[in-house]
Amino acid sequence: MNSQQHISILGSGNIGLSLAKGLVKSGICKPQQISLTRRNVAALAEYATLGYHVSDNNIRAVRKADIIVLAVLPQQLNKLLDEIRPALKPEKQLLISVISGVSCGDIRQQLDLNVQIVRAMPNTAIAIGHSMTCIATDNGTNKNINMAKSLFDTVGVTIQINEELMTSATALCACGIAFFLRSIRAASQGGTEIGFHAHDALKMAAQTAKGAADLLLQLSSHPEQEIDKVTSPSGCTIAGLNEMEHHGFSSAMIKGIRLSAEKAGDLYKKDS
Ligand SMILES: NC(=O)C1=CN([C@@H]2O[C@H](COP(=O)(O)OP(=O)(O)OC[C@H]3O[C@@H](n4cnc5c(N)ncnc54)[C@H](O)[C@@H]3O)[C@@H](O)[C@H]2O)C=CC1
Ligand SMILES: O=C(O)[C@@H]1CCC=N1
Repeated sequence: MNSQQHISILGSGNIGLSLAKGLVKSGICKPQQISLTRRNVAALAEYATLGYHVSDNNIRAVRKADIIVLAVLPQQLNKLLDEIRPALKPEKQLLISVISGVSCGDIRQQLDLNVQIVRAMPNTAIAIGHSMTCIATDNGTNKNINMAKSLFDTVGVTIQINEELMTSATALCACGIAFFLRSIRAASQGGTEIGFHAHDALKMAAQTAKGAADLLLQLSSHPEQEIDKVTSPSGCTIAGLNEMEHHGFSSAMIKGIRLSAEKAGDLYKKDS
């Protein structure tokens, strides 16, 4: 982004606000270059004091934007698109949608405008700059894809995927945060049962999970390779692992991810 460009985030809730904070923290733009809209504008008061433009006026935010981020819930989207349609300048603006289950084609069809759209699927670790964000488009130019990528690179790791895989990315990465959190919570409950205070057990489980993830990311190794290093012959790790597998641990995760992906493809009701 250059210092003259403006980005408007329509629907500044969890994801929209985290993105705004990440962009400013990374130095890619100043708060004065960002407009935040929300129906309950009072909830954005703190952002106004930091220099962001805050309002409940989507039309005004769209008029001054080079980049528009759509960050409302799927069921809130059509109303928003109908509202902003007259203010859009398709040849000059890039639309980025973080909305689950809504394709670029769905958005263009509802708008009835040939606007450039890039989809981005971040997760809530965006709040601390550790999102896994998947980017896809069906008509965005390389310039616009790179622009979207550079925005989300400020709040984590970004990869470009085919648009058909966006619902799968939603399940694996966006919903995935909850799946891993639940695993850590379960481990901490096990830890409490075997003698640790709950707060210690949670910290120990979370740091252990972080170590496991970093082993894969930093060493580019495979989970089973790292598991083999832990499982001593006739030892306690393999006993615990096998017991978990007898109860369907891997299967439960795989089935949950499959169902989430199915549901993600079903979130948007075109007539809503
Ligand atoms: N929460 C998550 O982990 C992820 C969410 N997403 C997607 O991002 C989108 C936003 O999710 P969240 O931030 O979690 O939801 P949220 O509910 O926290 O934020 C949505 C915001 O949009 C506002 N809004 C609704 N209609 C509006 C309108 N017409 N004009 C202005 N503001 C309006 C709401 O007041 C709310 O503050 C959803 O479509 C979701 O599918 C994508 C990846 C991860
Ligand atoms: O649960 C949901 O529908 C949203 C989309 C991805 C994460 N949260």
